Formats: sequence, structure tokens, C-alpha cells
Amino acid sequence: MASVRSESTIPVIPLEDGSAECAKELVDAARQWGFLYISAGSDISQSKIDRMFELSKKFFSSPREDKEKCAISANNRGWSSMHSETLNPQNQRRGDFKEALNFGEFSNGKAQQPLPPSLVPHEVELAKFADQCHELCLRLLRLFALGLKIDKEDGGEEWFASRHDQANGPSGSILRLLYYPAIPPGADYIPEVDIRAGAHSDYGSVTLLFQRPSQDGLEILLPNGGGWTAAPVNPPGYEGPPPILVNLGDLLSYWTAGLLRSTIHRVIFPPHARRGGEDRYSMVYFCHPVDTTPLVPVPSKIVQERGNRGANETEGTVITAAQHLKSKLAASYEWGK
Ligand SMILES: O=C(O)CCC(=O)C(=O)O
Ligand SMILES: [Fe+2]
Repeated sequence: MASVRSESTIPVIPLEDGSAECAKELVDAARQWGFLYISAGSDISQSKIDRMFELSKKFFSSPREDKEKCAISANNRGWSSMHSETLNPQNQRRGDFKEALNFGEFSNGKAQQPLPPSLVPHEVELAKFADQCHELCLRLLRLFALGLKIDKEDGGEEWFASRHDQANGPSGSILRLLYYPAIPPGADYIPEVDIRAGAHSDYGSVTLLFQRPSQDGLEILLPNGGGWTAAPVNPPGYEGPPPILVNLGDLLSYWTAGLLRSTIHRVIFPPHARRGGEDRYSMVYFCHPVDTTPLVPVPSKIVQERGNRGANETEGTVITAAQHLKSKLAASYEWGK
């Protein structure tokens, strides 16, 4: 099926057939934009997504003392309060105007961290959703391997996916619920300066983003000085429930010697909304390889032909996925410093 596409908007790609053509479109989108929408072919139903947003609302409207019971710690799991994360510390007067709840990997339907009281009854549902997100990422990773023409003898379509197999050990994968409240009048807020999520790139391999109708605000930084452009919840001409937005993180970009783009993005207070914005909810799944995965060069001619595959080798050592993530986290949380 042909994708909806124009030169000036983030591509919208259906995954249904999983063909080589689809794989090529994904790789092209990842090279040019680092972002793409999946219009069809995800096994995650809309009712499941809606249900997760219900649970998210339930959590964020629960009492602060309950949230504090699962405050974020050095393992990157738990609740982070308003302004506690600063994604772009050099350029922000105040921390991000958001709250977030990070779930690390679940194991056999069980969370590996304290859950807030509001979500304890929903542990299995949350675990299932995280699993479905991971499955979708594995599908994308198989298509990337196909699109990068990794030979069968080298692992073929499984080259990335096998390194993200959760049966092989823990990883930094995170399911994150996000809440960007409207800012009440009188709050310490400067519309021209303050931001919901500061400019950053993601840290992992593949990120899935779930958004709500009409809760816009995400922007991506175009390459070559192209400036900021909106990544709308619904791409132009796209009717119906919002498609899942996919972007690539620093690790996959590093792994592919910069061939696949890890695009800087941010979340702003929508300029047309009233002062302080409306509430925005979003959900993100950050997919990471198994911690012990060595980030060796990808056996793809397309990657190697770039001529700078040494991006993985400049230090003379091969780092693991866990080491890569640790260096990224240290930069954005106080506790990581
Ligand atoms: O809420 C969003 O739309 C984006 C969040 C994001 O980029 C992140 O948490 O890394
Ligand atoms: Fe992000």
C-alpha cells in the first residue's frame, strides 16, 4: 500500500504488509526525518490505548503523597514531579512543566518497582501494554534490518530484534506516562520562555509516542538549520484516532554511525491555546536493547558506505547498551550527576 507522503511532512507509513518496500520507506523516513507515523498494522488496539490514558488520568489525579511513594530513583523508574526533569538544562530557566511516571520492564506481568496505590489493581493491564509496545518495536526493528539489507548469514532481519529480546536479560526499556497540566493563572510561568519538555533527543533505539486528539505541542527540529516544525497529533489529511508516532533514539543513531537520525524534539505550550495551555497527556515507550549488548558496527553495507562507520570505534572500545544509556541519563537528572 502506498504511504501518504509529501516532501514537507513527516511520512505516514502503513506496516501491514511488512514488505521490502515498506522496510525501505521506513529506512528513508528514519534517514530523512528520524520520525514517522504508523497508520496501520499495529496490533495495539485503540480501545487499549484509550484505556491506558484512563489509567494515566487516574494516576496523575491521585494525591501527591501517593505519588511520592513511588518517586523516581537512580534506576530511572517511578514518578517525577513538576519541574524535576530538565531535558535541556543549558536553555531552561525552570525544569519541564510536566509530571511523568516511568515503568521499567515488567516480568511475567509483575512490575519490578513499587507501584502507586492508584495503579496496583491494574498491574497486569500495564504489563500487557508494555509487552505490546515492545512487540511493535521488534517489528519495526526487523523492518529496519530488512531495509538496511543485513545479510542472512549475519542475522538478517533478526539482527536488531534478537538484541532486544527481553528473554536475554534486563534492558533500559521504559513505558512512560506523561501529564502536562494547564498552568493556573498566577503561577510562575513565562509563556515566551517556559516549555513543557525541553529540546532533547531520545536515548534508546526506537520510541513510540501515543497522543490524544487535539492535545498538540510536539515539535521537531529540522536538519540543516530548518528550524522547528510541528509534529501534529493527526498528520495533515489524516482522519480518525491519532496514529502512533515513531522516532529513533541516540543509541540506534550511534549504532548505525548516524545513518538513522535521532531528531531533537520538544513539547511547547501550544501558541493558540489560552495562556498556560490545556492539559496534555501522552504516553511513550522507549525501547532499548538488552543491557549487555555490545554496540558493534551494524553489518549493513548501507551503514558502512557512509564512510564514517567508525562512529562506534572512535574511542577504540565498544560500549554496551547499558553504558550508553547511563551516560545519557547522567545529563538530565540531578541524581544522575
Ligand atoms: O509528550 C510528548 O509528546 C513527547 C515526550 C518526549 O519526547 C519524551 O518523553 O521523550
Ligand atoms: Fe522524547
